[in-house]
Amino acid sequence: MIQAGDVKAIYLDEGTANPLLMKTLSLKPLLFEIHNVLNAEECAHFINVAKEKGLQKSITTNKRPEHERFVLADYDQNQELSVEEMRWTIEGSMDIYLDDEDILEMYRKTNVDKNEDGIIDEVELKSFTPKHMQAYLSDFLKNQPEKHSRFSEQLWLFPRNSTDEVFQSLQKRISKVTELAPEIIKKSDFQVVRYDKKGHYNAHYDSTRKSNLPCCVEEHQGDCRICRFMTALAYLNDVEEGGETAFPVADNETVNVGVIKDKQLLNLNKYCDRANLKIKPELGKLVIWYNHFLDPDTDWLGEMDRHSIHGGCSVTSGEKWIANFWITASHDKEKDLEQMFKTLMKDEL
Ligand SMILES: O=C(O)CCC(=O)C(=O)O
Ligand SMILES: [Fe+2]
Repeated sequence: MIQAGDVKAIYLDEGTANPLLMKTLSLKPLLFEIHNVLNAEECAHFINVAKEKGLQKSITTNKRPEHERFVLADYDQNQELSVEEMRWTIEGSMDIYLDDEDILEMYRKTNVDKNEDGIIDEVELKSFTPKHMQAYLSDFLKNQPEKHSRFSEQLWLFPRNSTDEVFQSLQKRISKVTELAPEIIKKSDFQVVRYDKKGHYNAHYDSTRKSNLPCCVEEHQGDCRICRFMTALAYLNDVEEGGETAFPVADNETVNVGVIKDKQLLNLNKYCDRANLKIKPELGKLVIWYNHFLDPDTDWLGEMDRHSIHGGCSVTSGEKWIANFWITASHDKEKDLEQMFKTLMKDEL
């Protein structure tokens, strides 16, 4: 039976004296860390290629149409908004994570809470306009961009169309440590991400739950679902302080959405210390985890593991560079295998 703390030796090449050591960090989700998968030169190569090509501000997607985006979270339906409900309203509608102090300051500056009791009551709600608040928050974000759920820059790299030896060699290593065929690994791209001071990424899922959407892809595309069976994340530098990868509910018995909300566990800009598991970024280290279970019937992509929720804590000093590598699969094993077979034939020609 596998346990947290277990260590397995992986020999990349036959006859090498120094194996990689793969340590199990949690079972829910199933998660491993391996030091020294990349050396300093290889990490610098990734960073230099990314710098040369140029990174762009990371964005998070909100699929709701503009006019439906602002929804008051009056969960107890008492026709007024508590500070907590206002926090949920702003998180859900605008992807901005405020603490209670920020909200009270917003009330003072916009004068929406006229009687200053911290509650937006029925009368105050009548004169409340989302547009007004949105304008205030856009301005607020200019000075505090870290209040967004994600604050970083990124760039996609496409090893499929490249002869870059470092990329190819990392693909080989990922294939070796995951014990997945190179044809599966080769389908994926790399995403390089840079976080500056205060940079972070609030807790999220890398994949999505089973739905009726007709297709499964690695990155947002039309009406497809994102299906990332596994995540492999490589740290490309040592971070002076902060920037851990956090799994707020790792190895909890169950995943309770109410608790996540109440304890503000998604907000890794502020409450990283509340996470059950934090992984220190260290140059060359790779962490890999399963975002999905295996389907017991097909032995292929199964339901998503809700324990896999994770994110990047705030960098408090220095900068942080990572490379994400998502291993994708769909629920249709036959189709996936057929496609992989085609890739294999093309490569051999
Ligand atoms: O920066 C990290 O440690 C986590 C990044 C992450 O979860 C992502 O890019 O999807
Ligand atoms: Fe992620």
